[in-house]
Amino acid sequence: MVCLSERLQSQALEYARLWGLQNVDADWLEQPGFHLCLDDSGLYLQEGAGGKAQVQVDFCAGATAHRRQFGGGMGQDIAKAVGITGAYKPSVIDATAGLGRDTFVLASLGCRVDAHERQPVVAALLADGLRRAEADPEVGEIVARIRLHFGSSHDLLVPAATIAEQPDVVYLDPMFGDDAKGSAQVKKDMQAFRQLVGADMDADDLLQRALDCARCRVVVKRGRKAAPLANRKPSYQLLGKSSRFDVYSKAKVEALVE
Ligand SMILES: C[S@@+](CC[C@H](N)C(=O)[O-])C[C@H]1O[C@@H](n2cnc3c(N)ncnc32)[C@H](O)[C@@H]1O
Repeated sequence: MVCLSERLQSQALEYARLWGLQNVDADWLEQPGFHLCLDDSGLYLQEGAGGKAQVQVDFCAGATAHRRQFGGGMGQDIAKAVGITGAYKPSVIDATAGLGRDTFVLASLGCRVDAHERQPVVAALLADGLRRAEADPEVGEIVARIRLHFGSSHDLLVPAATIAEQPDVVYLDPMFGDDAKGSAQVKKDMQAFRQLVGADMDADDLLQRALDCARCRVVVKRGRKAAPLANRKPSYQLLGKSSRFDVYSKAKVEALVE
């Protein structure tokens, strides 16, 4: 990580400690490839020296803010797949959080979300985006519903001791090398993200873990034409333009009766 502001040195040290990253001098930017940079705009991934910030988590502006305002609210397929209604906001574990876009959509629709991310650079970018959003008057309340956990869902997804502690829904959106989730139009930032993360080759194993943990259902986001995760037939599917949601139902999604 390259810290580009004298003022942010202690924050850079803290990030390095939290995410196991190495702080390097700005000369390092001359090297080809992607660099994680910290400046007054926050933490971002940039390609080469003087390149543009290509990957940054920003919940307050850009596409995320646009989707929050004009994305269709509870009419969105993700909301239907997870089972959100006006009266009921299921608790969710997003076991493959990535840059947190789906996590944020679910939180903006009222769900409490525990987000798991195992890739340290991705987790650092997400944590930094959440930290900046906390102070925002419009989205601070939304990100307060999100808790980020750094680690693998292969370890973090464990069946809860009591029903009350179970998440209602486990949500999975693993990365696939040959995934058709809009691959023709994958934008530059997503190409950088893909290079960083690679394919999640162990994703099939997550499905049974998720089913063991969720109280009501597991939702898997897939490329529209991709095979189901672990080749396991879902209870039903919601088809979108480039992606689809496979829903594995366990019980009717409804509030726990005390
Ligand atoms: C396709 S991205 C998720 C994108 C995310 N849904 C979004 O809206 O930004 C998949 C992410 O899941 C993470 N991941 C995959 N398997 C994981 C696991 N077992 N535990 C934690 N994170 C995992 C990857 O590191 C990657 O960042």
